[in-house]
Amino acid sequence: MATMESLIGLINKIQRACTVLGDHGGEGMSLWEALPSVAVVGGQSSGKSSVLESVVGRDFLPRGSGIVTRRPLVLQLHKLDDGKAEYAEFLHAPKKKFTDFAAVRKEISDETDRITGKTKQISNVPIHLSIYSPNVVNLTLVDLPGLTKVAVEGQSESIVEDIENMVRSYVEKPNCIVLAISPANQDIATSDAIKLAREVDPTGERTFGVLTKLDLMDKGTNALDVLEGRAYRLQHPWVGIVNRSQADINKNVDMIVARRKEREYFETSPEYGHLASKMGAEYLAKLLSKHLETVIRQRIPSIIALINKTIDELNAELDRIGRPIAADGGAQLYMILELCRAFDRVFKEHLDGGRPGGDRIYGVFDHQLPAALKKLPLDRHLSMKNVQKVVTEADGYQPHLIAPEQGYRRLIDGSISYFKGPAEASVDAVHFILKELVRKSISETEELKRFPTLQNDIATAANDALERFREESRKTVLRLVEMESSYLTVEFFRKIHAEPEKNVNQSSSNTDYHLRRIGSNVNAYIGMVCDTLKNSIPKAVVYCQVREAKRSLLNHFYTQVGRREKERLSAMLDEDPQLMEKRNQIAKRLELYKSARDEIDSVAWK
Ligand SMILES: Nc1nc2c(ncn2[C@@H]2O[C@H](COP(=O)(O)OP(=O)(O)OP(=O)(O)O)[C@@H](O)[C@H]2O)c(=O)[nH]1
Repeated sequence: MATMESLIGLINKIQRACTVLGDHGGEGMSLWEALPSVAVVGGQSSGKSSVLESVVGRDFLPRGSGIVTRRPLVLQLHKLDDGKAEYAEFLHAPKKKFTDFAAVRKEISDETDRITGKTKQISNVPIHLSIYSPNVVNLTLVDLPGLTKVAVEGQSESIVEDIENMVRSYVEKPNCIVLAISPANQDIATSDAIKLAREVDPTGERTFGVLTKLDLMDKGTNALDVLEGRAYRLQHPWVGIVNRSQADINKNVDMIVARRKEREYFETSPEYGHLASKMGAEYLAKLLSKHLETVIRQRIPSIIALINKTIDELNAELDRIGRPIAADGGAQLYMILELCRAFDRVFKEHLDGGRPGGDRIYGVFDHQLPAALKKLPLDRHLSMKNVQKVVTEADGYQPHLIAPEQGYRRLIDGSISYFKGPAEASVDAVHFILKELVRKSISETEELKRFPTLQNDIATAANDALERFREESRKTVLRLVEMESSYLTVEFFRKIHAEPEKNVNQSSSNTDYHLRRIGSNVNAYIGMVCDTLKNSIPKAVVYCQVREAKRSLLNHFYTQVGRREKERLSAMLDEDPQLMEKRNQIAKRLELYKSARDEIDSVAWK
């Protein structure tokens, strides 16, 4: 079983962690809200500070007329073993131990001014104070500015509402235990504390009614109606308190003495004697601790759940922005290669389908190439006039006798050379598609997002490789074209020779007929070559560029990287400084939450 001290001590730790993380219990479900705390609420001069000091057993709160508490004071009480010296510590000055409580009071007031200035303004940023003492029980208390009914000189009209809203923002949280302070010398029906408590906690299950100034009631009257729960019913018993009077304070009456006097007051009181064991500041402190223990016990599962949820969220966030980079050269090399492979996977998905873009390569073969082939100026090249010119020039001084062998060859060579253009254009078109897919793949590779330098390196390496593939592909397709002119398909001409002539207008003159026939034969042969190239150019392009891109886009890069010095590897994994800062922040939070969880676990299972 966990002891009450360790439980509340643990909660104190977590609450302090929350403030370190900038979690003041603002918007949304924060860890702060999951933890119980005690807020002291009451009208101005109701005796709020006095009750708080009584519970703590020390004088340390700033005093003065008008609005003194202008920022929430989160007060954590830590019980020390008897005989140990007590001291106080502020979260904003963690290394400074205060043993003089007058200095604590001054620090609270200076720290208030630090945020609000020496005005009468209020701020909802809490001051965090821890008090370590043998004379306290473990407890976290929040002292809030006193509720007021009118703005005084130097305050804005909205101050009444501002204070009420701030106080409400604390007490409306379901985990806040409300210490509602009302003075006994005022009608309970007019109590600001009870009014607000009733509003935020209608069933009264988390409100503790505290009645101060019992000693100041008119002679002949008593507060039994309130203390015995008849005037205003709460689920917890009312606690009556007798604090030090202003005269006591002026005479510097010691706290311990004040407690003793309070005890004597109840023990000897004719009206309250029967309630003596359930009255006074000390009893109030014990009552609160006991209640907190119950509440915390109930809360442990949901606190652990909330911490786990936050840890999951922080882990997911870290995964999203990427884990820290290892300092070791081997690990860095491994990481670079992993990142390259991630890019390579995306790139292949683009080519093989799954991601768009690869289909555009087929578009080049299916559409662009045939269209370009169709547009070749073969008609002009094989016009009667040009056929005559080429054939005559090829014949030289001796006209051909049977068939113009040289003329045919030159006409065919000339025609075939036109195919170089579309062949090279296909190579270039596929090259640009591949380049675009590299660019796209880099930007789509989630893992690479945080490494702008490596993105650049991969882009350069991939584009260099694509450039080499293009050159290889260009050579290959030109070779295909040249192969067509280097050896002609002889069967084609033998067949033509055997076939009866058709398609040629035989009515024209003999010479015209002869030239047209040459033209149409060459045209038919080129048509056959065209069909062959239409099929073989795509094969060459895919073989040299697409297949290579899939197989070895980054191979060259891998060899280069493998030889690199550690310094250069680190440089390749350069990140955006803002991102690195963000990661550090998340990692820090994660550590805090994890240690909070470990501590809760260790206490919960003790
Ligand atoms: N006789 C007597 N005086 C009390 C008691 N409680 C408070 N006082 C006096 O009432 C005055 C106001 O008490 P505080 O404790 O400062 O009240 P507060 O609610 O903190 O007031 P603000 O800080 O101004 O909001 C002081 O002079 C106290 O000495 C009490 O139980 N009996």
